Amino acid sequence: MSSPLFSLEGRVALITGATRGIGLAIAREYGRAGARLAISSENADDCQRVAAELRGEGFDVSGIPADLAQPEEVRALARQVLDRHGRIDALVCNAGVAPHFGPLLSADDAAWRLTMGINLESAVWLSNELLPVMAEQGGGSLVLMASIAGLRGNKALGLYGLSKAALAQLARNLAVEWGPANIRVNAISPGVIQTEFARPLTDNPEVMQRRLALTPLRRVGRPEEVAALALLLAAPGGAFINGQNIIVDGGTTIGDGN
Ligand SMILES: NC(=O)c1ccc[n+]([C@@H]2O[C@H](COP(=O)([O-])OP(=O)(O)OC[C@H]3O[C@@H](n4cnc5c(N)ncnc54)[C@H](O)[C@@H]3O)[C@@H](O)[C@H]2O)c1
Repeated sequence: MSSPLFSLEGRVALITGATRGIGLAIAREYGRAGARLAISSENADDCQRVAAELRGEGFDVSGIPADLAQPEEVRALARQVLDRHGRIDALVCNAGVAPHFGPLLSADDAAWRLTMGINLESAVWLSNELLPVMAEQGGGSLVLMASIAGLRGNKALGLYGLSKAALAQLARNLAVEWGPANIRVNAISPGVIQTEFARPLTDNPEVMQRRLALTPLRRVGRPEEVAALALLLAAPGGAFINGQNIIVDGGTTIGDGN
């Protein structure tokens, strides 16, 4: 018998960027825990295909496409989730992009707009629409997908890291503002996790050798190892965890002390 501490029975969850990688793993874990799912991505075909796949696995799922770079599409996404499912208990702002590699000040306007729009602002826009609904229902959970790239200076991923550091601060701030309404807000900061997104790193043996030398577990993570924490944060077992930015990186950021 599964523990009630990890049950999402009767709850509705919206997970962005859920057609692959970490988001898809979160959708599966939430579904296994009994949640009704709304999954989203910018690609309508992917949304329908993955929603059908998840229905085939026995989950109650709607696939709702939305480009998170477009504020109107983000607001329409929130409305459609409420229209289709009638409530919202867990929001996971997981979708993220890193369109610019290189020194922070070399990023052009388009890269700034995409990075900040998709990674940071869309979480604010969705929160604007959905946190008041959670408050009316008596509470809920917001999980923001940050990154260890937001914890330290980074020569290749400065702009991305900036957006992720801001997400961790967004978690702290919204936690203070919405805690009294019984809404908990937390961020997760993964290290390297084996997905499409991480392929520029995982496909580069030189980079990986350096990275694994810094990681006590000497391996990259799996999407379900992030999803397990996302489940705890939305479930009754996480009911007293609030305003945190929790690292899931096999120990990469603790250093080796030498
Ligand atoms: N994989 C890693 O090593 C790693 C490490 C730290 C943080 N993260 C973060 O975890 C999250 C998920 O990463 P992943 O590795 O699963 O990535 P991924 O590239 O495999 O999946 C990203 C998802 O976001 C969606 N997406 C992309 N652009 C979008 C847009 N404009 N509108 C809506 N959806 C959009 C994609 O369709 C996809 O479903 C991201 O926020 C990423 O920054 C990943």
